[in-house]
Amino acid sequence: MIEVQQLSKRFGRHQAVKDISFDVSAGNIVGFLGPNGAGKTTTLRMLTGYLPATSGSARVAGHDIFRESLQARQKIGYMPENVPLYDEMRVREYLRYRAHLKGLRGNQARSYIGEALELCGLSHVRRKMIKTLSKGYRQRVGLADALVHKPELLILDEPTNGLDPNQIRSIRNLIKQLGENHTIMLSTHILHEVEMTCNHVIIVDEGKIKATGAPNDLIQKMRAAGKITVELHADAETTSAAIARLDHVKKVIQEDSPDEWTRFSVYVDSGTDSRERIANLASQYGWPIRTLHRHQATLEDVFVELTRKD
Ligand SMILES: Nc1ncnc2c1ncn2[C@@H]1O[C@H](COP(=O)(O)OP(=O)(O)OP(=O)(O)O)[C@@H](O)[C@H]1O
Repeated sequence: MIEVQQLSKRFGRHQAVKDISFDVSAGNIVGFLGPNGAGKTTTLRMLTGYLPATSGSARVAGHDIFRESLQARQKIGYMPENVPLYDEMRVREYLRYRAHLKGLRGNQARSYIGEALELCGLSHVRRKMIKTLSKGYRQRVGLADALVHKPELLILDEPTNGLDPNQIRSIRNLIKQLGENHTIMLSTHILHEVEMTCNHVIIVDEGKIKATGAPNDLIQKMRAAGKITVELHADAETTSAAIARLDHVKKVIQEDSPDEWTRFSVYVDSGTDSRERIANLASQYGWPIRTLHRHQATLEDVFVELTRKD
């Protein structure tokens, strides 16, 4: 659905997007995740034809976004970061105006607008002035605008930005529902958003792609996946040396303990689990053990690992 090759964007001397390439296949909900200033908006604006690229190419639904811009844009529904709504218009009136700009007319326009209102849960506010709507509902109007012409691909820039937790939940549910019939690419700097909504993630930082994959696969690959916390009632030096000799153990670090128990963080090879060996060792030497906990890495660990500056 989206094929991006060596896309770059330079603003004067600042290169906001550096030679990025990625593919998005139809039917996916893809999270474009990165810290502020990573180049997310710039990339999405290039993909939607609003911003020319400095170099590289991008195709959407088989159309070159720069050379066949009109055809490509018909396949795309774009919700920018700050949806520019007309406050003095009523919801349905605004969608009628937007549908008209997108070339829809007559009965087709009426039925598409009705469907968009229904899909986005806006039917009961269709006669309300946009200025009277809550931020969550304004966001729904933005979504209805993006999808009114029935595009195959929805590109949503920070769709839950500025919403309260209830509104966030309801927009996320709506996005998931839309994902049943659309390919969706959304940008966010909120990890939880990706974990909740997306089946694929592209992590960007400083204009470059740092990792791509299913959120769970990225987590599996993490170094932090192999951390075990152990609490024993025994001499720290002896136990630490014995644990360090076990297979797959990379490092044993003694941590502060609130009482007389000894606490370690045990770093093991990624994809291995040394809990059973540690338990056997403790029972062999008769060390009392009260904690043996394996930490699951989160997408946050992946993100921090990939984007930290030290
Ligand atoms: N029109 C512009 N002129 C000059 N520099 C720009 C322009 N647009 C963006 N930039 C710069 O390009 C970089 C990437 O910006 P971009 O808005 O794409 O980041 P982002 O990942 O969307 O961040 P955010 O989450 O803050 O929206 C930033 O350093 C920004 O200051």
